[in-house]
Amino acid sequence: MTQFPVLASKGLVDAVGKTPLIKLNTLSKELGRNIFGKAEFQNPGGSVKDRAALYLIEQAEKSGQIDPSRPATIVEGSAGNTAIGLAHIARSKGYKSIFYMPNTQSVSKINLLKYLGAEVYPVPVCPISDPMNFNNRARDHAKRLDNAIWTDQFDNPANWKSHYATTGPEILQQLQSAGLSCDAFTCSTGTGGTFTGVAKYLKEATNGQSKLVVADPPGSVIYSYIKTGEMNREGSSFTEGIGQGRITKNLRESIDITDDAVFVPDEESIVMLFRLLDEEGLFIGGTTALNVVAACKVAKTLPEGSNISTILCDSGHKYADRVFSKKWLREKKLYDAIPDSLKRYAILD
Ligand SMILES: Cc1ncc(COP(=O)(O)O)c(C=O)c1O
Ligand SMILES: N[C@@H](COC(=O)CCC(=O)O)C(=O)O
Repeated sequence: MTQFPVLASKGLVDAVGKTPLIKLNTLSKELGRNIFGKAEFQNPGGSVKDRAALYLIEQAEKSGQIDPSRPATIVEGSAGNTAIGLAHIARSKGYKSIFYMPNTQSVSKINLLKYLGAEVYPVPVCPISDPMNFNNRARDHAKRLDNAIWTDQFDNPANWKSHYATTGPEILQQLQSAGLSCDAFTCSTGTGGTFTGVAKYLKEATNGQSKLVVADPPGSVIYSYIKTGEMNREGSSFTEGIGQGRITKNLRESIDITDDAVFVPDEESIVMLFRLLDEEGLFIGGTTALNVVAACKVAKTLPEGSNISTILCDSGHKYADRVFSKKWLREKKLYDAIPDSLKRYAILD
């Protein structure tokens, strides 16, 4: 009989990670290459960012930046999921949490943070060079408090190290335990922590046999930077939590080992979002859909039978009001990209 361990020694933090690797059967059959997704939506906070959140907080404790024996506060700038991960872990450790977010993000992320007891400040979008940028405001807020830490997810190496220590090894072990090689890994980046940590681990553990490909949405400079060394960008994307206007310190760590980049237009991501629901029963968010499109593009560059892994970052719950709405899809000029057979999923007006 399968053994289900009791994860109670450290409480909620013990449940971060150790997620299944799911084979995406229909796509794998269609491509003649195996596409695998790491089911990060199964983390306690519901996303891949729980892993980084745990390391960011534990690094602050270990380095003495916060004193766990007194009331402490975690402060961060986030598109939402890092904040949600931090808020869960902060509560489990008895800490307060405060977050600054771009006000373009889905309302359900803001509400969830409030349910978790966090203080949330949605602020207008502006560049990182502006002191009013969400991340700069978080940094400045932490400075004004006693026993508080700005966890600095974009440039703090504890972020990529969480994925180097956990996500990367888990993917490789899961494939190897099924007798499979890890021929390629791809995912999109916000801070770059997930891509860098997994890529660095796979590069070392497979002696460079895994192809490492960064995926990018419209409105982000990463694709252009990898392809040309220039930071150009155009347009914007419906995906939330990815896309970048600069090379963060977390992404910088993997630039030299990155083999290639793929660009994924929103039209392809939205179709994949509904295909994964229809074909695999997976109810996932926009960045997961984008990652799977990228994995399919990488698969086509590899021999038949190759194994390509990516990240299923989070579920669709936080974005459902938007992506299942015909009005919203039309406003974003995405409705017509959806094949008629999948339009039935867009059930909201
Ligand atoms: C849904 C989603 N996908 C992808 C990412 C990108 O992860 P990373 O910051 O590790 O690059 C994030 C960031 O939180 C996210 O919220
Ligand atoms: N994924 C992280 C960071 O989010 C981003 O990098 C989004 C792009 C940006 O707004 O800078 C999170 O969810 O906090």
